[in-house]
Amino acid sequence: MSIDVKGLGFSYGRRDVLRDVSFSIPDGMLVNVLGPNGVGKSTLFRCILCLNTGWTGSITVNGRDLRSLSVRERAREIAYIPQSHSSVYDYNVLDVVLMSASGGVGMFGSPKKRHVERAWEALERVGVAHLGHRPYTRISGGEKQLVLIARAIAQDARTIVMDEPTSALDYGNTVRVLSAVRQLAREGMSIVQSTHQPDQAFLYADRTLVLNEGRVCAYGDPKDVVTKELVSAIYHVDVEVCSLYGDKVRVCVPVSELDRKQAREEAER
Ligand SMILES: Nc1ncnc2c1ncn2[C@@H]1O[C@H](COP(=O)(O)OP(=O)(O)OP(=O)(O)O)[C@@H](O)[C@H]1O
Repeated sequence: MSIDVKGLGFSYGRRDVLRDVSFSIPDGMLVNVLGPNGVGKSTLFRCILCLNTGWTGSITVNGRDLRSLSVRERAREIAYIPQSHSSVYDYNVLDVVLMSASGGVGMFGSPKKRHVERAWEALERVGVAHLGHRPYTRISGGEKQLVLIARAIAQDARTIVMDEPTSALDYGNTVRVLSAVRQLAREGMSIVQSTHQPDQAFLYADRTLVLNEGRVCAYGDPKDVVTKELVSAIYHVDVEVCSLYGDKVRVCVPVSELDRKQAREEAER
């Protein structure tokens, strides 16, 4: 089991954000986390990454109790990719990959030949090796996300946590990043990522976890979880979930827009 969360609770001061959250992510699985703004998705990730302390319950990562791991051991198990990432220093892309927390180099060490080879391999694997010598501050948002995925690969972590990894990306980069992530899960990594696009799960996720009011309100196969009833209820919009390509994929359509369009067309006739 890659991540096993049992009875997780967390509060900011007196404000309870997570209550009795329990779920397990098997190895090699890509899990999308859905939920309205402010429901606690980032807070959940920050607990799993030990960036938030003081949580109750238990979190096990690759069979090891999170509380028993050193920072370096944790980094070997889990890599984190934030929503967007900017660097104030003009490191080149290869250096950013080499700075992975557990790759044996760290911020101030000097990389050995095997570290450099591993970093190039990781950049190659996500299709951005051609950017290796470019300054990280001068590549696009989508390219940065791919470089951070390469860094997670070079870090040798078996699990990646991604907080809205495509929120700042255009359509093409969104597809490229999600495809790269999908491929990593096929190769055995476990990935948990939050998103505000419920229908992304149909193409890219093995499971969908839905948080609402600090609790897990659904978890399972995207086709069972991302339903018209659930999406309408948690986001307070009327949607239809439509099936395409012999149900190989489904899309969410806001029905109120369709009703308005129909009313406009009828008024114009
Ligand atoms: N450092 C903090 N101190 C106090 N409250 C916080 C802190 N960080 C987040 N919160 C509150 O905790 C709740 C959960 O926030 P969190 O960022 O986890 O939500 P989220 O589901 O990731 O939201 P979004 O989808 O908007 O990114 C929110 O009500 C937020 O205002």
